[in-house]
Amino acid sequence: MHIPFTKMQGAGNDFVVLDETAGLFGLSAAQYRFLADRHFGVGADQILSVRPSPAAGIDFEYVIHNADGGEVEQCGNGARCFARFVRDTGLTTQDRIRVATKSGVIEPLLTADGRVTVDMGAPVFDLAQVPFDAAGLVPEPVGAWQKWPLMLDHAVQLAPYVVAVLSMGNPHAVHVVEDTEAAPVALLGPLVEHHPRFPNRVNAGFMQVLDSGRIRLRVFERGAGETLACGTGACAAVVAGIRLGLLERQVDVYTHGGMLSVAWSGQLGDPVYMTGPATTVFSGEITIPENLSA
Ligand SMILES: N[C@H](CCC[C@H](N)C(=O)O)C(=O)O
Repeated sequence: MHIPFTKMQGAGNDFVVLDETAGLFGLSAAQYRFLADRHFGVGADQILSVRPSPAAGIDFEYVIHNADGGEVEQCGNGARCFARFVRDTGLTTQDRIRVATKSGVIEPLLTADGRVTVDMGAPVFDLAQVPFDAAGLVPEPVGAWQKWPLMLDHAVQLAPYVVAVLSMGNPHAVHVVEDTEAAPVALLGPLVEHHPRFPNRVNAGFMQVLDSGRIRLRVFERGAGETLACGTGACAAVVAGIRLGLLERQVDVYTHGGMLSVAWSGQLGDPVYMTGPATTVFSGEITIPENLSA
């Protein structure tokens, strides 16, 4: 199959964007993995599909696959690139679009300074919806919320790995550290991602609080490994920090790929707003083998 694509990045989180508004390519998980492969394919953290509106009042459908080929509910950095793509390719003339995702409708807005602000919807704290299995665990109360102690299966476990658990449509486990650069992300990230208490796996965030308005963040992403930035991870970290009493309502999130600005009122049910860059890197065409092994 020979298809066109556009390579984009948002704060270094990189994507292959496919325009499927004139018809779906019908790609398999193996073919999504091929596109994401940094040696045999184009290379990306996620593959973003632009599809026709599924309903009145919605402009497009936004479908996301991780580099491992699995479809996921949400991608925040991708949402900004999605909006930039549909505007720049003329698929829309609007600056604000309504986009249907697997986890609900989000609203990216192209701003005058070239960045994109996305209404990412409200965070979800119901553990069953994350999903997170807390059976038998004793939470650590923090104000009106709590954190959860995880035992990670690695040689030396000096203390439980304590996380804040929530969903931005996709699952997040946020761990507060003294220094993100010293955090053993490569060692602990996979153990958290595959922890049995997260039946759908989880994105593992490592958050350092610089002050009440600034954090550093590294995220070992479900299905992609550590990325240079994670948009939903930035939203989850800020929401967790606000609920834990560590952060104010507007926070700058410093990632290896750039800075994202996140705002949340602190009121349950209110949406999270994330602002950041969205850049087109190049466009091209690629032949995808038909008979890739699963
Ligand atoms: N790895 C995530 C999807 C991509 C999220 C990230 N790239 C973002 O910007 O939100 C997951 O499996 O839920």
